[in-house]
Amino acid sequence: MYLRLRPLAATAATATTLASTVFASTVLRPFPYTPGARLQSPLSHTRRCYAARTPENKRGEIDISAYPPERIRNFSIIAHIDHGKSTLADRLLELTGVITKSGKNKQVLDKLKVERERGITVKAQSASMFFEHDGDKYLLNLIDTPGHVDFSYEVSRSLAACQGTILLVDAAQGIQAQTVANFYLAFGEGLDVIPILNKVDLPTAEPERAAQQIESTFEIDSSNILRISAKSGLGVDQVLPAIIEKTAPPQGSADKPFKALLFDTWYDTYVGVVCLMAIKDGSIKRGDRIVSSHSGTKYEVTEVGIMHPEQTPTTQLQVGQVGYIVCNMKSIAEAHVGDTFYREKCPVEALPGFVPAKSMVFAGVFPIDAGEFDSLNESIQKLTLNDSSVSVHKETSAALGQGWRLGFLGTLHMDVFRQRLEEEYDANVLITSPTVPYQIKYTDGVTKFIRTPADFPDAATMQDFVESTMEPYVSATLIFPEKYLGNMLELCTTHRGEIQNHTFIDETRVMLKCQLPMAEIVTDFFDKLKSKSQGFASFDYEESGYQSSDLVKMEVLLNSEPVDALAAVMHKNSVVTVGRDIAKRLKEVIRRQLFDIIIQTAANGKIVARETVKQLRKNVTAKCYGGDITRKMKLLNRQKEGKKRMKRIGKVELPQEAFLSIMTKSQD
Ligand SMILES: Nc1nc2c(ncn2[C@@H]2O[C@H](COP(=O)(O)OP(=O)(O)OP(=O)(O)O)[C@@H](O)[C@H]2O)c(=O)[nH]1
Repeated sequence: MYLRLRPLAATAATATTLASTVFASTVLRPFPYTPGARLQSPLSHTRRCYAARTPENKRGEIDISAYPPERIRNFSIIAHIDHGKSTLADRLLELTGVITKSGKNKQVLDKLKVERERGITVKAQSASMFFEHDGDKYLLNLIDTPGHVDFSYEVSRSLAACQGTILLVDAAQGIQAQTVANFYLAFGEGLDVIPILNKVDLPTAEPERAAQQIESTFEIDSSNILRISAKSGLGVDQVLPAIIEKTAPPQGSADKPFKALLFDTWYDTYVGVVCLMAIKDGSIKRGDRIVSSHSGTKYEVTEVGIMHPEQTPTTQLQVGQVGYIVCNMKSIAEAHVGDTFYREKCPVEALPGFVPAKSMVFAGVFPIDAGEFDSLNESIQKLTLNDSSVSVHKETSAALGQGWRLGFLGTLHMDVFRQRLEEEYDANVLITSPTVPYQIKYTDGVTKFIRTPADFPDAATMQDFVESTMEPYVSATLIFPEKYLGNMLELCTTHRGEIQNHTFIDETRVMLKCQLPMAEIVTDFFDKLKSKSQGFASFDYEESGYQSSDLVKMEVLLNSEPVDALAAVMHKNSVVTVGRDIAKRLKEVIRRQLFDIIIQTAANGKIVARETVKQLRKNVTAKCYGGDITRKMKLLNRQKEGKKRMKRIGKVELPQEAFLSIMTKSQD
């Protein structure tokens, strides 16, 4: 039965009792009737998806007040990259009528152009669905999260708005490194984890084996694991009932003052800043005034709604629900992810918020045309609002002028950010080679973080004032078939890794743990991992602090002038190979000009390697038919002078590849 009487505000006690009833027995009871309670307007129940298709008022706002916490499930899907999260999200949205089954809807929640082009999820997205189970209507909020390690910050933020999660595992590939990392992330957040095996339609699928791996690795009973094909839809109808039955409803009370966690924001060209919030207590509607705990700034709410899958206004948002709020937030710097919002004059205790994302990789970003500095500044600000894990500092380079030093979570994150800047904001930028944050301990006890190689002390300073240099390390997990064990051990050791242990997750698959310098991952570690395991190894890591290391600065000189933007920091043992490599690669990418370009790499005050890009010859005497030798000499001398002048004042044109080629090692 669809319609029932319900009080507008269920008491906390009622909510808790119902919640435990739902959880314990999955038999849902009708809401207790409170005399005087308002009757909810009937909703169409001809289809399972109904509410959003029937606007309740003239403004087109729908009424979702019929969904107290016990009728809500906030869940996410976590998995290793490409295990089918976005495809499953599509099927669930189709099943609940949020999108049509036209076949045109592919990875609906991958909204960004970069996501569609690369086939990866970069940004967590949410979508609300209405679903009927055992005669009761539910509001289900799905938060699709990225799978790649660089975006795990997005995952952990999204998990803070959920109570349950689907751990999706490709039945053909089995558990991979990010399955393990994401499971522990969800487990640490105290979420109810529902393992599901996907891609059972594949001829190579081995669901029994994958189930065994789940049981042995996570100690989860594998006897009831759902087996589905998100592609064909097989078994997908069992997923939402499982979510309702096996995950807890959100906590909170409708009677308490409004309290909400801001867990995502983005910039909308028409309405400005849009805040995605999880409502922890109370309710909010258009016209209410709210306050940011972080800044104390007051805002008037101009619209509230749910993502269905686009922004769909609702009459209100209440406890347990996840939705968006537009509140005249003009400045993009105002939205602070992790902030707690409360109703004006009803302050509440702020929620713990999030530990800020730590940048693992830094790179300089400069406008190709210096005149575009201001517009690029604005674009970077807007994009960082949408991706708060990017840290921004202004930077000035002698070679490249005014720009920024941006901090990213990894190199894929950096590349995606650049692509979004170019595609969504039409920016024309040059990005310098990525570097990790180093630490320098000086003899006077001061410790300094080095985000740009240009700031790394030179050889003389190192000798006189530096006590030690340190670099960031990560705890890495690799999972691969046993036959690649030799290759993987070699890969880790050649990248200065310290092997910790290796265990078998089943008869043929190995999980290897090791400590690796972060700087080694920034290079072509992933490419080598893929080629040395023929694509069968997966990799994940988390930072594990700093370790002392013998570091030196490698300078690049073009015609004897050091180019600060090409400098790099590296381990002293790599100096010769990397120095030669950089010089060689720069020679390949620098165009020939009307003068010789001498490329030198130097470390500790010594030249390590030298290459020459030969000049383009211009025959200035070609037009001198016959004529006397003095005229020819005059022209040749003038050309020589010109060349000298160009050597002195002319700028060597460096292409983008020159900057990105610095950290890519070509040996081994
Ligand atoms: N055969 C088969 N292919 C599937 C199934 N589910 C997903 N795929 C395919 O697997 C690939 C990856 O699917 P996605 O849904 O993009 O995977 P994802 O986990 O969202 O990927 P990221 O967001 O990048 O982590 C796509 O080519 C899908 O068509 C399935 O059940 N069977």
